[in-house]
Amino acid sequence: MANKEPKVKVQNLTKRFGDLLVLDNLNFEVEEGEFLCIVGPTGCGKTTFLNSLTRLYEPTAGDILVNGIPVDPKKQNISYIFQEYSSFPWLTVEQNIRFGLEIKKTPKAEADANVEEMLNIVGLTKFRNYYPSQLSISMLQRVAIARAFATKPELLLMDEPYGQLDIDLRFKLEDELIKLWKKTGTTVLFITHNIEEAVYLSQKIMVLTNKPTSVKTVLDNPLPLPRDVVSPEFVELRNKVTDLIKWW
Ligand SMILES: Nc1ncnc2c1ncn2[C@@H]1O[C@H](COP(=O)(O)OP(=O)(O)OP(=O)(O)O)[C@@H](O)[C@H]1O
Repeated sequence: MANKEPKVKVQNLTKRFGDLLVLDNLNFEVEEGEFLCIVGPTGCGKTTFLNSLTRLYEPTAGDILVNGIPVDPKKQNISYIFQEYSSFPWLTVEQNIRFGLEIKKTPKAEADANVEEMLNIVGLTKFRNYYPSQLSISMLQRVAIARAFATKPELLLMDEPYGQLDIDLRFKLEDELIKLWKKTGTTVLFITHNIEEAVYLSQKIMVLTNKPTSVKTVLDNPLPLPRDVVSPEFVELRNKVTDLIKWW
């Protein structure tokens, strides 16, 4: 019997901007349900990679396959959360979470159930009728994550979503993200500069080289959840990733 297709397969992906070679023949696979963190030096092309995945950029060469076919966010159920997470200010919390379900024309009963489930998981049921201007940053982030998971995406792309948050809040939101990931089984690609965050969240960590960027290595992260950031095993893995980035 043939092996199951990987969820995401990146084949010989190359991206140039004029003479500037940014992505240099990237090759890797992500299994269904995996949580992959992508780390690398500043400016190495992490965002260029995500923009290629969303088809904002056409690759200069190579392919990105999702479920074995060239990625197409118009046809495949892919959600995104970026640092500048945005809610629609004219919609309530509930309407924001429902938005993607309406775009996808999800049947009402299913949409209602998904919205309730998400409101509950992120603890915003009581705030369902509030508008974004009435919410704290933490609540806004929760709306963004609830909206991203509400459509039950097959792939969730996150680009430094917690980059500008205080450490306390970051840990709280990371715990919620893990809860949602475990519950839904969504495949997550999470880009971060923060090595501690990558070790805290991931099942695998992909380390990119400096530009022109290729895959330096992919490390397994077998530490049991929830993780303790001061345990010797955690610190050891964090130091290992730091060294890999330091000596690119
Ligand atoms: N549209 C574009 N046109 C020209 N050059 C671009 C374009 N987008 C990105 N680049 C260049 O590609 C390189 C990688 O940029 P990118 O933003 O992907 O890196 P990054 O790893 O996400 O950066 P950071 O670490 O700052 O988040 C940079 O040198 C950037 O100037």
